Amino acid sequence: MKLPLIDIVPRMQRMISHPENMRPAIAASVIVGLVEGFALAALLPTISALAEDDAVWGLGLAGWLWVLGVLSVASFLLNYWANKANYDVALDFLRSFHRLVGDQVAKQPLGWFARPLAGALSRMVSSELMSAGEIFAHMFGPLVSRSTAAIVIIVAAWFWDPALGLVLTAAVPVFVLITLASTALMRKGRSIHEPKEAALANRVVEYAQCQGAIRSCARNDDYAPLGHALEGAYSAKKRGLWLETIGMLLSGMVTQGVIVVLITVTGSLATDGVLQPIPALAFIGLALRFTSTLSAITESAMGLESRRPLLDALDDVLTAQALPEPGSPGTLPSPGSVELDDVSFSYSIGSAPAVRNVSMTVSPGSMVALVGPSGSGKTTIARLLCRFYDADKGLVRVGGLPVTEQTSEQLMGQLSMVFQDVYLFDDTLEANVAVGREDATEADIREAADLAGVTEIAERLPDGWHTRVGEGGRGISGGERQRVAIARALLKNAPIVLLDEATSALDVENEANIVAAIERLREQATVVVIAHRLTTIMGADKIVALDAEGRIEGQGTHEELLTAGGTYSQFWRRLEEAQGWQLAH
Ligand SMILES: Nc1ncnc2c1ncn2[C@@H]1O[C@H](COP(=O)(O)OP(=O)(O)OP(=O)(O)O)[C@@H](O)[C@H]1O
Repeated sequence: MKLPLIDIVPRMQRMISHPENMRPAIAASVIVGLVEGFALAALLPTISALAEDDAVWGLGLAGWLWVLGVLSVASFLLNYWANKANYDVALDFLRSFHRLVGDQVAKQPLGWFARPLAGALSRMVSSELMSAGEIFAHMFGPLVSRSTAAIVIIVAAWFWDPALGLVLTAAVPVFVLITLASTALMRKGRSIHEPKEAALANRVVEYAQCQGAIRSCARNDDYAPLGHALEGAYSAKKRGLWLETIGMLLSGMVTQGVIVVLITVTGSLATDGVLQPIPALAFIGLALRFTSTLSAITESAMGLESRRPLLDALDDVLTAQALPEPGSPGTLPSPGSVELDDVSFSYSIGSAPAVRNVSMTVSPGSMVALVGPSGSGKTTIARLLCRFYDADKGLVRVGGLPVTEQTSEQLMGQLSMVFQDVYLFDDTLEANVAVGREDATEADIREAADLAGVTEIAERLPDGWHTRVGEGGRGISGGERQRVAIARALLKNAPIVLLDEATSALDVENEANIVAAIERLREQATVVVIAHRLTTIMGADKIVALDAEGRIEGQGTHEELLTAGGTYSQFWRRLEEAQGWQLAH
């Protein structure tokens, strides 16, 4: 069973840029608790001094009233200080969390972003951030000060009368147990309804995103997956809420029970003559405040518990392990070359390998075409070269040096990537090309854009080069986005280009531009192309043919592979049929 306070502090410290600021905030909360505890405990001697009209511990009634007054003023001032210290920590959290997440994002391998963890990032840094901020601002400090006040009251009660001290002490384990039981019930309730709610949210998004497909199948009135998800979430919420309500009722009932027991015990001590009636009354007042303090502690603990999943999710992001890399760049023995040496990789433990025992070499300045059926691992090979993921077995070398022995900067400096899912920034067309190289002149940008066919796009758009392309590049077509990516690659002039020819995005105009761009890229770089077009495949210096299992079936020139027969010749025939070519042999 997790205790709310025990593991929460190190997590909170990880989420702020000045963890040392938590120390004064905790100290201030402890001091507030001490003063409030003393103020409550001082009621006992004050009421005794009033009842007996005599000095208690050397102070008369007036003296104790002064003590109470000073403690009240001190409590007010200290509360202000503690609140300010806790707010400072909360503001630090709000200010620095984005930066800490940004640092993590920059360090993560690109494959990390496909994980569900990363999908939750946008919610974390927006709507859920304020909710997490409340832990720092309103929940943690009061929990510390109330716990301290409770300890002071118990110690004071022991000091005043061991019998009373024992009575108050006995109430503590009851509250601890009830807090643990209530938080466990709450966690159980949450574990029932939260996964169903997350599934429902995904279904709603899917329903919105797939409207085209759903309408084309005339299924918009009855989309069963959404209906099932709604029903599942409703019944799970009902069951979960029951458990959470039982937890809350239990805590309320126990508070009332403890109050009754404390009053009964104090009353019988008074009637047995162990306690004088007036101190007994004062003690009942103190006991009432004590129980309300304990129940406030329970509430704070449950409040923290209700935010635990959020805290866990934030912590998961901040503690995500980056792929290890050396501190400084290594020496590249063979710039421009690419090599996979007996590489196997699967996306998750237990899943079928996406590539198996792949060995291939691409010499500097040459062009290699990766071909194979859908799912044969072509994209995976490109991802391994960029170190989106590390291979499970074997070595991936870029520039002659294993990618694991290079800094991210060194590796990325050697590669240009033109993948199918091209992302453009919500900026102008020109800026999106210019991002390829920081120090590019306007002439360089125009030259790359001309070659990749981006100039034609600019001529068509209302604001020309200054037209904004929208978030992700939504304002232009898929083929046009790919042309922009090619222009970036041309501009970057990296020694190695990884290019995924997107058949779906190609029309005649795009195709002509891509052919021209590939020709230019070949002049300036080593090209590894995931090839779908006949001309690219035939024009490659070497073809690496993969089978459906992710193994290399054969490599060589087009003629060599055709002569060898096997699935490459079948693949080639299908491609010819699909693209309407007839080749004379
Ligand atoms: N992010 C991923 N997580 C889990 N499995 C994946 C992921 N990406 C690809 N796979 C799986 O790995 C295998 C190889 O996929 P890959 O995308 O490399 O093939 P491909 O040859 O590029 O296919 P296509 O020509 O259709 O793009 C497939 O079985 C695929 O389902």
